[in-house]
Amino acid sequence: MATQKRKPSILDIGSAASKESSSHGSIQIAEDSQSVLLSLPSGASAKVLLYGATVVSWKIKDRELLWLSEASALDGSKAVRGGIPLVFPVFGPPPAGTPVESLPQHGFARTSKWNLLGRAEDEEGSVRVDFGLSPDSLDGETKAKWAYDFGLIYSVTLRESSLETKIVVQNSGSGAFDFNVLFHTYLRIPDVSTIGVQGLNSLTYRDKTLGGTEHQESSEVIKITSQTDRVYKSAPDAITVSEGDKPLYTVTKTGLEDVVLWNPYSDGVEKIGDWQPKEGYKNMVCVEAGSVAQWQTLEPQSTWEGGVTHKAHL
Ligand SMILES: O=P(O)(O)OC[C@H]1O[C@H](O)[C@H](O)[C@@H](O)[C@@H]1O
Repeated sequence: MATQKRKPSILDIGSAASKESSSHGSIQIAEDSQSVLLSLPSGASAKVLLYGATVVSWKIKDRELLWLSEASALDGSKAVRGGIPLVFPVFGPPPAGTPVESLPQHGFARTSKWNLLGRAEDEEGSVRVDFGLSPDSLDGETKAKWAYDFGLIYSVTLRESSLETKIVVQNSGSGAFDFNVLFHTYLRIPDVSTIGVQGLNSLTYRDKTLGGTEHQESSEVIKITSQTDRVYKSAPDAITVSEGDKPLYTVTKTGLEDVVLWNPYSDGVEKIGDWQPKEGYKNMVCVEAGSVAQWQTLEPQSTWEGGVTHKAHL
C-alpha cells in the first residue's frame, strides 16, 4: 500500500543533532531534562528552560543582566516572572471575537514545554541552541483553542557581549492565521530612577495604564517615575537604555514592528503574586520588541521570522 509522504517541516531541522552535552574548546553546552546552559570562554553564559523556552539568565562575567523574580515558578505551572518569556500567538489579554479569544494571557508559547532541536557553535565563538514547538507538544485543550497547523523554531545565540533571540513561525496548514509575537525581556538595571530609554521619541503609543488611549511620545529620554505600560507602534529598530550618558543596553529588533515599555512600579507589583522582592521593580525595565499593535498574517505554507539582539555595554 502506498504511504503518503509527510511534507518536511522546519521542525525537522537539527532534529538529528546529538542530545549529549558537548564542549568544544571552552564553549560549553550543558543540558538536563529541564534546561540548557550555554557558556563561552569570555565568561558569558545563558540559561534557557525548556518550559516556555524561557531565557532565565544571561550573564557576562558573573554579572546577571536579566531580572528574575525570586518567587517565579520555573516548572511550567505558570509563566516565568522574569527573564525573556516568549509571547505567542497573542499579546494579552486576548481580544473577544477573534480566534485567540479563549487562549491564556500572552498565549501558550511561554507555558508550553518546547523540544530541544539542536545546537551549533560558530567560528566567531558564539553558541546557539534551537527549540521547537508544534501542535504535537500542546495539551488537547490548548490545541482545540487554537487549531492551526503551526511550527515555531526559537533560536538563542550567545555572544561575548550580546544575546540574540530569533523566532521562525511556519504555517503548515491550508488556511491563513493571524498572530502576535513578542520577546518580553526583563532587563536588569541598577536603579529605575536613574535610567532613561531612548529611541521612542515622537512615536504614537497606546497607554495601557490610561485605558488603552493613544498618545504621542515627546521625550527624547523617557524616564520611568510611575507605573508604565505602553505599546509604541512602528518603532525604530534600535532602543537604548542608558544611565546618564552611559549606555547600558541596546535592544535591536529585526522584522518586528513595535516596542512595549513596561514597569509595574510600586503599586503594580502589589497585584502580582509571583513578584519578589516587591522592591525588585527598581531593578528592572521591560523593553519588549514584537509585532503586537496589529495582527501578523501568515499565509498557508509560508514562514515568517523576527528577532532581537540584546547588547550589554559593560
Ligand atoms: O503578568 P503578565 O501576564 O506576565 O504580563 C506582564 C505585562 O506584559 C506586558 O508588558 C503588558 O503590556 C502588560 O500589560 C502586562 O502586565
